[in-house]
Amino acid sequence: MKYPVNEVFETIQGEGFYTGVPAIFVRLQGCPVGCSWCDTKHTWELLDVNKVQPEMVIQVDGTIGRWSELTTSELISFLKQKEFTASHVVITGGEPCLHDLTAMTEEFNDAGYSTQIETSGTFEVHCSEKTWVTVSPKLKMKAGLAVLPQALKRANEIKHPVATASHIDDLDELLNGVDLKGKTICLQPISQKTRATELAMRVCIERNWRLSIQTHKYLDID
Ligand SMILES: C[S@@+](CC[C@H](N)C(=O)[O-])C[C@H]1O[C@@H](n2cnc3c(N)ncnc32)[C@H](O)[C@@H]1O
Ligand SMILES: Nc1nc2[nH]cc(C(=O)O)c2c(=O)[nH]1
Ligand code: SF4
Ligand SMILES: [Mg+2]
Repeated sequence: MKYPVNEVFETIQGEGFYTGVPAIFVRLQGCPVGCSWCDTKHTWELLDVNKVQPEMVIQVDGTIGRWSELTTSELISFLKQKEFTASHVVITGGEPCLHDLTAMTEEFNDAGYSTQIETSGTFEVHCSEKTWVTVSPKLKMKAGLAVLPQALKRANEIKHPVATASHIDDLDELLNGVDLKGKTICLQPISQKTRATELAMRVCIERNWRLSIQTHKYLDID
């Protein structure tokens, strides 16, 4: 199976439960959700004019919505060719769960990599059992709301973006009735805003949740 890949790069996981862990990011192109504050808007559209050769996406893109079709075995050979040493692969986007990621994650696992998916929970999550699933719930899409319970059930981690108190209310409503046993809940301030960070810190302390700051942005790394 081929996946539309926007960029592949090695860095430090900057967010959530695995913050600080060396990781290879596979960013898939395409997302229909449309969050106004999204920091990867260049991944939204899958345009034919932006299709490039595979070699061009094995590095950081960062601005343009270019993409190439790659199979997982092609990806794995690129990682080896580049001599990447991280053994944790994070599949993000765009919205990676537009695709069935079972074959991809199993192939990475079989090759010795641990896997993690970053998803908005608006499309069903299909991946290997071993995969760590981070759901950052998005309530924007009507169709997505029907899917969110499945995604939250599969989630190992719920990483909620927050800017205002209303986002905490949204999360409370969303988590009502969800079995949270074994799941980590993180609040992630939107766009390093001081008020958002203060709010997230306060609520994390009150609730015994975790703070997820986008550490790569403070470090100015990818
Ligand atoms: C770019 S998204 C890609 C994966 C998937 N579409 C999702 O939303 O989870 C990766 C993570 O970045 C978060 N994110 C995006 N823009 C952000 C921003 N401006 N500030 C804080 N977090 C942001 C998302 O909520 C998500 O947790
Ligand atoms: N360093 C780093 N950590 C990240 N964690 C989640 C990211 C994402 O864009 O999904 C991301 C990213 O883009 N860079
Ligand atoms: S779902 Fe993720 S990639 Fe899509 S717009 Fe929202 S934050 Fe961006
Ligand atoms: Mg990012």
